[in-house]
Amino acid sequence: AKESVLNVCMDAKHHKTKPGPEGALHGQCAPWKDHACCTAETSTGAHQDQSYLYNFNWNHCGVMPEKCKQHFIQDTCLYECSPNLGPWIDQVDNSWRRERILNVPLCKEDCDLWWEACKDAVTCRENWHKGWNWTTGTNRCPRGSICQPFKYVFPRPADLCEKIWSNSYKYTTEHQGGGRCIQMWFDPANGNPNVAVAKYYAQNGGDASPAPRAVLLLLPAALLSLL
Ligand SMILES: Nc1nc(=O)c2nc(CNc3ccc(C(=O)N[C@@H](CCC(=O)O)C(=O)O)cc3)cnc2[nH]1
Repeated sequence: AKESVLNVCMDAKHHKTKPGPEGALHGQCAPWKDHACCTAETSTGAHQDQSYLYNFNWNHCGVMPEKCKQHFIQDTCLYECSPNLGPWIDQVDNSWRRERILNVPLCKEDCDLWWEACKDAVTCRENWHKGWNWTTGTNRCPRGSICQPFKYVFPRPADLCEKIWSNSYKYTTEHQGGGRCIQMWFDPANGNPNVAVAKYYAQNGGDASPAPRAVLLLLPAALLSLL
């Protein structure tokens, strides 16, 4: 198993260099307090509108409904605090981070509930990482874009979860508790379920589908056997 991808923090804007206990983490980030990549300060920022984290404005097309915002807060907590995303860390040369997460297999429930809570919220962009007007110091809709309900911008839950953060997540049909998908939401009373998920993918490859491995390893062997 690739032990090196277990218990790590990505090299990004606010992450600690390695995971460790935090006496307390704020609100929805509390489940990660025993072993976290975020500081208490970052966890507080995760709950604020236009926080110092990214100066990101959730309310760029009018006020985001509270029930929807809760899912964005939970996404921020997972992104900033989780020490179990190592199998999906990828090098990048963004101005603001050296590493990102790519294709994290998100549990079906986490994505479906996020979409359901946000389907009537409004936005002007499909990819929230890029293309904003930052001239005022916070993101505003670029000229020529239009504000539309999420359900038109992201017709299916997979569109939301995959596209909004440039494929940080991969939509899956795997269920919470099955050990094959990462949970944004979990009850820490039963431990962090993502520990076992990271272990599984560290062994079996960060890609959820076996197809690329089969092509790389089995197909050349099959062709050689023909000679
Ligand atoms: N799951 C998840 N994955 C993420 O990658 C993630 N990233 C953020 C960070 N969000 C953002 C959003 C916009 C910009 C930004 O400055 N965008 C500029 C381009 C900057 C650049 O690439 O140089 C823009 O054009 O709008 C930075 C960070 C928050 N939650 C996340 N959640």
